[in-house]
Amino acid sequence: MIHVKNLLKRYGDLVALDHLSLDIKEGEIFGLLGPNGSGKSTAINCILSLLSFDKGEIEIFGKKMTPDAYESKRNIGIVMQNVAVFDELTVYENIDYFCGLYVHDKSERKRLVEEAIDFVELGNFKKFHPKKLSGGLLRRLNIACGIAHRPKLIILDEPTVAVDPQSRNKILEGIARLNKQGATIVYTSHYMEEVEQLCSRIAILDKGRVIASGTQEELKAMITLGEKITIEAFSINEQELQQLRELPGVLSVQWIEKRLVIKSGKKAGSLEAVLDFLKTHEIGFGRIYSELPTLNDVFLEITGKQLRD
Ligand SMILES: Nc1ncnc2c1ncn2[C@@H]1O[C@H](COP(=O)(O)OP(=O)(O)OP(=O)(O)O)[C@@H](O)[C@H]1O
Repeated sequence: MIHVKNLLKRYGDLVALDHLSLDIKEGEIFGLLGPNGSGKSTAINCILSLLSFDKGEIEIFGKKMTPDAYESKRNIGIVMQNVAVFDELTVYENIDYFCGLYVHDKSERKRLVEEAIDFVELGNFKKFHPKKLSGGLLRRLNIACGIAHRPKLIILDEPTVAVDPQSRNKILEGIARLNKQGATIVYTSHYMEEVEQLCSRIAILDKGRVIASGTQEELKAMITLGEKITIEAFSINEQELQQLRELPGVLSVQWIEKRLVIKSGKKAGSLEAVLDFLKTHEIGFGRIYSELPTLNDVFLEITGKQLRD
């Protein structure tokens, strides 16, 4: 669906995209995950020919993408980070306007607009003007405007920023449904939870470069971390901490605010050894929980930084 090779984009001296390459296949929900400023919007805008770039190749639907590739554009739905609707038009009129850019048959358009309204559940707000909508409803209107013409490829740039949890869930469910109905989705976000929930394949971006890509399982298999164990312990001395660090499979041990945070490697089975150690050394403890690696752990291990700092 999308082929990007060695994309280089500079804003003056700043390299925003540093030889970025991506291949997005038909039918997938592809996540572009990266912290603020990592180049997600720049990548999307270059892919859509809304921004010029310095070097590289971009193909969509197997054809070179250019500003006048109208046939390709007809089959693309875009939902931008900033809500882009007309304040003068009602909810219905806005969706009708954007759908009308691609669909000229009136009765066909009416059906598509109604479907889009049902899809984002704005049926009770058809006659509202955008200024009267809450942030979450406005985002849903923005999405309806981008998808009403039933595009094969839908690109959403951080569509849930500043949205309440209920609307966010509705948006994520809606995107999954669009994909089930056949659309290929490209979804950018700096929320790893969303990308984990939604995307079948993911590229992690940092400083304009793809630092890792693959399915969640593939990404998590790239790092050494297998398990993070947190134990609410009453007290522990430096010597005991050191002994814990020397247990087989343990990668690191931190003692933070009466919590032991133990990171261990894959298939290390460290939990049992740690519990044995605490019992033998008569170290009292309360709650214990174990977590599998997240995409933030992948980002942290590769870049040394948190995804959201
Ligand atoms: N028009 C511009 N002129 C100069 N620098 C820009 C411009 N647009 C973006 N940048 C810079 O390019 C880099 C990439 O920005 P971009 O907006 O693509 O990142 P992003 O991952 O989409 O971030 P965010 O999540 O905050 O939208 C950042 O350092 C940003 O400050």
